[in-house]
Amino acid sequence: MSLSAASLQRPDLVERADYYDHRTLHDVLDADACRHLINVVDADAGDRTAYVDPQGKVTRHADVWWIAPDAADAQGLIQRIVALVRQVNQDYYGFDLDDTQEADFQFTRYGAGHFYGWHTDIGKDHLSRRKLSVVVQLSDPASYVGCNLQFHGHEQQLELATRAQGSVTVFPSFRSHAVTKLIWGTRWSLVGWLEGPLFR
Ligand SMILES: O=C(O)CCC(=O)C(=O)O
Ligand SMILES: [Fe+2]
Repeated sequence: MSLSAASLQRPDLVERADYYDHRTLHDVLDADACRHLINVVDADAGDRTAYVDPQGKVTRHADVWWIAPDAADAQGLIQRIVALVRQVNQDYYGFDLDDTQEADFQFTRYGAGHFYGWHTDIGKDHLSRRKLSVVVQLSDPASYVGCNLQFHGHEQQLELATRAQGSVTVFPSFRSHAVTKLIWGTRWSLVGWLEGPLFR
């Protein structure tokens, strides 16, 4: 943290070097837990998502599943992850979060050619309350090529998220990010959002 000239008059106007960073939580789940989560999903019943922009360009292509509220042990694992992310929020971001929010998590499966173009997770309507995004890497990184989660730095430089199985990446939902095209294999991720009152 540093004090700018403005913050001499307004002590709340501190500057933060790490405010915009993504954070990595290593080894949150072991390989068995990751496989267990993938098996919760009915592999044939996912929604094919293809987002197309007004120019007709595909901006996202993957299969997604919302996690069923009755998937009890999966919900237990997710509660553990949410508790860790709340701690990260206390330690780094300090965003106002909704303490009573039900976990809002989605499985994504990327096959050959699937990707997710540059986007932010915050948006209008029900996306406007998103504060923190959470990505759990469920697949062994040796089981797929490509499909890297990456971020735009402040000056467009690229930063890569970890590919390690069972690790969790946390970032502010206003950060621009993308998933590069999957070249070979299959990648599963579990993506969630912690919400709160609108930024002010
Ligand atoms: O699959 C990922 O790594 C990230 C997906 C994503 O950005 C999203 O669902 O908003
Ligand atoms: Fe995203």
